[in-house]
Amino acid sequence: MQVEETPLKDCFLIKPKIFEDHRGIFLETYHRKRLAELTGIDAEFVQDNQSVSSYGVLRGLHYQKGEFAQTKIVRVIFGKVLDVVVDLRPDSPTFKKTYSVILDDQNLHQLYVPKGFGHGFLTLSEKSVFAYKCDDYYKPGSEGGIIYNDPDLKINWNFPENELILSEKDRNLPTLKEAFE
Ligand SMILES: Cc1cn([C@H]2C[C@H](O)[C@@H](COP(=O)(O)OP(=O)(O)O[C@H]3O[C@@H](C)C(=O)[C@@H](O)[C@H]3O)O2)c(=O)[nH]c1=O
Repeated sequence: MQVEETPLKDCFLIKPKIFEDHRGIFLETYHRKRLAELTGIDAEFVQDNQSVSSYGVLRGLHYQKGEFAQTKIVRVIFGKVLDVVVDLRPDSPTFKKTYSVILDDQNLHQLYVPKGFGHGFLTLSEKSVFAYKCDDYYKPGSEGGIIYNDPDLKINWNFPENELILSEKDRNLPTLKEAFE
């Protein structure tokens, strides 16, 4: 496993070691001790989630508020997504900065998303199977979000606007300014 820093503080790109032979591939998708050694951060994950999306589905940008904030390790089991995070920690040197990365079933990269980040992804393949670990439980009512096309964040989704598929909830998320001022 290799861990690379991203431009955002405390957010890491994880590149698992892939073993390939005539049967296919093998990889360890999570190794608590090694990850803690390489990142200096040791989260205790308590919930695993999986979602399936079709082409053009954009989920996000989501976070849980305050004491229910979640560290996540996100990855793609099948297909390809553009994964996007934004640092929403006002005291962070990278506050309001975003980072985008392709996660797919070929590179098998994972993103370590710290507490206090907003997270979203857009499915670029016909279908994606997305999986993630969380270090706190889902808490309905504590969900927060920022609209995907926030005028200050200016995330380049690089995708035709009229082909995006969003939930009603995500279409009505506030802007960064509305959420934080
Ligand atoms: C996230 C979540 C949802 N649910 C339920 C609530 C709802 O009825 C249904 C679908 O929920 P949502 O529309 O919020 O699902 P979704 O839009 O996929 O939400 C996820 O988006 C990505 C980007 C994240 O980063 C995640 O943390 C999570 O917020 O599943 C749970 O029971 N447990 C959970 O942990």
